[in-house]
Amino acid sequence: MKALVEALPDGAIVVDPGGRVVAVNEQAAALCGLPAAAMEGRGLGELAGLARWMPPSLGLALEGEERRSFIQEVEGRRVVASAIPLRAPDGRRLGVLGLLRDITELDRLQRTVERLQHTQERYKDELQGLRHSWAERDEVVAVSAPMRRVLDLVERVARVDSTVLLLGESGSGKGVIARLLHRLSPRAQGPFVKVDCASIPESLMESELFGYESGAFTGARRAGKEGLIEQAQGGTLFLDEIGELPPGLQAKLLQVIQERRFTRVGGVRPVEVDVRILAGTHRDLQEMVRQGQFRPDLYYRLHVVPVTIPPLRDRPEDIPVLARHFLDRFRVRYGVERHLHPEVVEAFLRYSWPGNVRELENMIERLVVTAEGPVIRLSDLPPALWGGARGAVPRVEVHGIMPLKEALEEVERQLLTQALRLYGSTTRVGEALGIHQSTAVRKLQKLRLRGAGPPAVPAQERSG
Ligand SMILES: Nc1ncnc2c1ncn2[C@@H]1O[C@H](COP(=O)(O)OP(=O)(O)OP(=O)(O)O)[C@@H](O)[C@H]1O
Repeated sequence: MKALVEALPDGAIVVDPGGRVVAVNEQAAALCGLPAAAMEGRGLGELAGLARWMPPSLGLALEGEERRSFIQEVEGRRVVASAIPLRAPDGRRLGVLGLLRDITELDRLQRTVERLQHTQERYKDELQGLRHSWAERDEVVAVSAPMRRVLDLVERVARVDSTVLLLGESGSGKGVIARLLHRLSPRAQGPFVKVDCASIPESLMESELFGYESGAFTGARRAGKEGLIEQAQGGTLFLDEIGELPPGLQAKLLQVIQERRFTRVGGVRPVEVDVRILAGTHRDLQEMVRQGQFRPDLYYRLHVVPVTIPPLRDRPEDIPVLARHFLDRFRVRYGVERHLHPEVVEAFLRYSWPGNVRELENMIERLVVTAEGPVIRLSDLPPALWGGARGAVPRVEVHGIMPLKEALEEVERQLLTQALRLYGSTTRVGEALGIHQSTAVRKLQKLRLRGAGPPAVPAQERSG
């Protein structure tokens, strides 16, 4: 019996029918807190007073017929204590075999596995979401000759590490082309970091871009923080709206481009970086250089390979293809059936798309969501596009940088004048501009008084 219990991997205790311990191995003795020799020959009742713990299943199994099992905490360990009544072939009671299995590690592993399985599920979901959004973002739709030329150039410059300046109106696809450049480059496995210089407040821009050392300023993290440039290490950094970079940072960026190194805010140690720099802007950087708003040396460094993305109105062949591309995307996303009526595509072709591809994308999403039936018709379009359907494509624009108040007045003047010319009635002007008809009348009359030249308001429509 002794040899048998010693050979078992788990703790084991054998008790005779009278409740006396016959044999116990080291593992079981350790759990009970007594030497094996001190336990053998003693009764369960006596041991209950001497031992740190005794498995309760032993006594129960001794009295009953069935195997009993409990899970118990013993000195911080989780133990499964089972007791199996032993019988001779003639039915005589031989006692009880107690088996003690320490499942602390097993339990911990099981919990770890469960946690990992949960994390894995979450990552799987996230990955699927990312793949989905990447697939959505990645495809560059371009059939027009000017865009095919852009793609040819992109393919050629992607392979080398030169700085590329992406020029184009807002929403024309500079971000999409920047991402394509990264994907086609040898750095594709590295990170792609986009920084929108226009959306970061000037006071935060330096620390966001270049990071900071510990204690660089009040509120700085103790450990310091790496900036966006460092986050692009080994990959591509796309600085969108580069024209908004303040002069002090223009000098610092020049150093990054020339020497591939910089210092964090509050630091002295130079940080070496291996990044490819792409920059984007909708502004005339050369004009900014002339006006002293942009450093000429940085301009020339950025201007190594300029890539101009034409506005959507200059490449109408792309409009129907892009429209269908976005329609497919939003149909799937919203789980609805939608088609574009040919007259809608015609209206799209006549419209000037001042917000470029982004405006078309937003328009399609809005139409997919708001259209009442499966076919999107002309009547589903906003009034600005009905005008397009009649042939006249009004453009509203201001030239250059001017005081905001003047620019707003100019935009208002153009909107009112052109809308009146297009629709011929102040009711429709009001609808198109989202204002009350009486407001449209008042504003138009005010413009006429100022000699700003809108056509006369039809007499029958004049109101207070
Ligand atoms: N050729 C294209 N194919 C598919 N989608 C495009 C294309 N061009 C632009 N888009 C989509 O249009 C939207 C605007 O594009 P993007 O952000 O690249 O423009 P941008 O010129 O960088 O604008 P901004 O300067 O205002 O940031 C994005 O959602 C983009 O996915």
